[in-house]
Amino acid sequence: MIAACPGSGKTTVLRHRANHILMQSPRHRIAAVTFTVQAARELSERIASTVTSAKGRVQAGTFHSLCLNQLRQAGQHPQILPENHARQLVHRATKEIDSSIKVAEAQAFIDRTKACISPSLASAPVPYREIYQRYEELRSDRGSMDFSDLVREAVLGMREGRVRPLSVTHLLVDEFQDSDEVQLAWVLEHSRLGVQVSVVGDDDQCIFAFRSALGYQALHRFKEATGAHQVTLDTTHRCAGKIVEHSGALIAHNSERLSKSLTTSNREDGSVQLLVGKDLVHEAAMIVDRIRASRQPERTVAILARSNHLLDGVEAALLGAAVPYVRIGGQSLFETRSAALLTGLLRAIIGESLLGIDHALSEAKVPTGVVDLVHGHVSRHGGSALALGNYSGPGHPALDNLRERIAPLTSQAAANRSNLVIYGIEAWLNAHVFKSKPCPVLPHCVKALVSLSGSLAQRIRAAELSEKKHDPDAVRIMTLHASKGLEFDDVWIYAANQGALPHESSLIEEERRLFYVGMTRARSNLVVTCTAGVQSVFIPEAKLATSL
Ligand SMILES: Nc1ncnc2c1ncn2[C@@H]1O[C@H](COP(=O)(O)OP(=O)(O)OP(=O)(O)O)[C@@H](O)[C@H]1O
Repeated sequence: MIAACPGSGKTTVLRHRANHILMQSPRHRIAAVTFTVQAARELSERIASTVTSAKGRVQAGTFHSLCLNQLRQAGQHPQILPENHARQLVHRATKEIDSSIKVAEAQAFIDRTKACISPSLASAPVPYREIYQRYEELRSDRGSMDFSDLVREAVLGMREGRVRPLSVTHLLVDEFQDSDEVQLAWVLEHSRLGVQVSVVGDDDQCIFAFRSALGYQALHRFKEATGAHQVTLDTTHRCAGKIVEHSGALIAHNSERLSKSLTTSNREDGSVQLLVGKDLVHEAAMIVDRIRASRQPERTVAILARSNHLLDGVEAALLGAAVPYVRIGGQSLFETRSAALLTGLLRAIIGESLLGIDHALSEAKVPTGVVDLVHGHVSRHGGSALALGNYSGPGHPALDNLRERIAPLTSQAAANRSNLVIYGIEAWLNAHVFKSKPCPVLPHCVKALVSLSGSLAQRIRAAELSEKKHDPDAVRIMTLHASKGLEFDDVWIYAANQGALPHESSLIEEERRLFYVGMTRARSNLVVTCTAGVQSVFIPEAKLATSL
């Protein structure tokens, strides 16, 4: 069992171990388990490139793909329920049993239940139990298995002698801390049946407890059950001294973890700073100003936050300051529905396209027949948004209000008073589309467009082309979850504010690990920002206040 720290080169170690095993004997055959198809492909390619005799002796895959092979070899040919189809069945079961329950909550309950070898429903609230049972009924009516069933079926089959283990001498498991009960049982069955098992993991980087990942318990229980020899990789090849010191101080507050004392091979001291802003907008502006002032080519920079919603504010600030960026793993501001409504109406006002009017009226629940009449009227009268002003067909409050606004907005646009036009459209969208449910993204889109310079047409184009996906020097922005496995020279952690980080609906130890994962993405410099008065409890724990 290899217990490792961030940046200790876990995957490299796994690859070397695989090479070593293959070189030891031509009889040796390996299966390597990873959590994504991409990671499996990379690992098997790397092994094949270094050991010429590896061909045909290595299979790499996810738990699900390897279990499916096992079941097929045992003569079972399960029909797999694709994930999106499984989600539809959960949706249907929830609506049939109790439509007041959120589908996401029902899905989480089903996932948690299915992460156990013998799911027990005895203590579950009645509607959840019934939703689970209805989902199982719908699934088995279709003669299909979902992904969790595959692994459980392979485990039960091995226990009962119906299914043989993978036909390998060695099993290697990467990211072992992310295993759930069923996956742990599958690994232990292989060990019981004589396969040599090596697992690699970092309990401090387990950030998927909400998906039933066992974290420390996976490593601990594996060691207890197999008597595995533990090797600790306690040298990071990534983080500079100060980052090791402060992240170590933070994670020491978790009680359930393997003890490791970290050292670094990075000779830099590095730097760790805390910046306190007046509010979230000020925090984002501080980050962007400092990044802009200190940009150096070929230095990688990332801004991390607890949620995608927080990143919207960061993106608006980067966009407004014309700092190139790429948003990883989430929807960019100007790819959202709110942005499409805003820019669609702006385009109609500056005469680029009238489609935005149809879209906005439909979203404001104007009947389709009326939208068609408006479209016909505007097209017949010169194809200009101004023609909306003298439309006299059947009305609707949202349409009437847009008609009244259209002439003043068009003349403001003609006089280059772009910000007034943007605010005017925002007001109409808030009053007639978003109404009682304010849209959290719209203010960020408005802020970004207002901070850009140039004509309305230029600003819209700049915003829509804002992401510089192919620019290696662009600032990477992403959630803390999405940053796992990555590394950057400079890392900024935005909005380390109580309530957001730790998130109020999550477990404190899991949130601490998440903050730890974020801190340890940095090679040289780490800056944490927070808002005065609502600082995260993790700031004093990581001794950040005293590091200024
Ligand atoms: N033996 C080594 N000597 C020097 N540098 C190394 C060594 N092994 C890995 N590295 C470098 O250290 C950095 C961290 O490696 P890697 O990302 O593989 O670590 P990791 O254990 O997977 O980290 P994490 O768990 O944080 O994702 C990389 O830049 C890698 O090139």
